[in-house]
Amino acid sequence: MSQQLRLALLQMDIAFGQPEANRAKVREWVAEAARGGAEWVVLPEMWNTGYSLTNITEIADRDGQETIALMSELARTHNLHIHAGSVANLVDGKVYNSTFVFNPQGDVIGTYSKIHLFRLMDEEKYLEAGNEIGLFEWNGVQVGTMICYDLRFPELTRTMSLAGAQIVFLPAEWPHPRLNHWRHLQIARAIENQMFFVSTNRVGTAGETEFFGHSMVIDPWGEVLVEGDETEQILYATVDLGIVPEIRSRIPIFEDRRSELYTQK
Ligand SMILES: NC(=O)CCC(=O)C(=O)O
Repeated sequence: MSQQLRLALLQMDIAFGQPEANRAKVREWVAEAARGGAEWVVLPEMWNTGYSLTNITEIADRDGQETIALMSELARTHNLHIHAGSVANLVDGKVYNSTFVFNPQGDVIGTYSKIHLFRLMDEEKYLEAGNEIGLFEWNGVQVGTMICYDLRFPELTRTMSLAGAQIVFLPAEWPHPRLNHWRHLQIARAIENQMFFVSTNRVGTAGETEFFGHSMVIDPWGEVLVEGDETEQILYATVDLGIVPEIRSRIPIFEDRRSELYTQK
């Protein structure tokens, strides 16, 4: 089976605290990405509400129901996979920052809730952290998924690559002034784990906070296959997961690790 994926990154602005408006926009953008030949569509972080945290319990998606219904329908209609970024997701009275991934039949094939909450944006005051890492299987390939601030924890990506992940998805709301962190951390994670990194970051502003986009697809050699600017746009790139074993054998870091000397925990 082919391991090529034509990706479309939906680098969009997000209407603050307006889930209905954001769902309507995503419906249009997924249709546009399908017209552009996308096989996998990737959304940004918290695209249903943005960081409208003071009323997040009222506007979060209850058990992800609205997200699942919409994304399942769009995946089937357009015959594509959707990595639905993440949404504010109300479960048993607590709000999680949760990812859902869909196949073209509209089934959920992966879920994840952000495990590292970002204090600079008050997440820990309003959101509940997940407690499991995000790994799922696609066509016999392990796929990792994380959310924004999770990128700063190299142990997480290494745990995924050791579990066999060949590609990691990273939806984000990552703002100025940390563009250099965003770019260099992703490129480093891709090189040191010899895997693809696929990120979708929002654009636009929320109060004083300016989100810069620069969504990226990076290959396991660290080459940037596509990178956005700071405007709304759909970015396309085709990745071939078949190159991962070749790059891992060219520089065999997984064979050369000295795990007995590392003291991570
Ligand atoms: N939404 C987030 O997790 C933002 C993370 C971020 O901006 C960072 O610098 O880390």
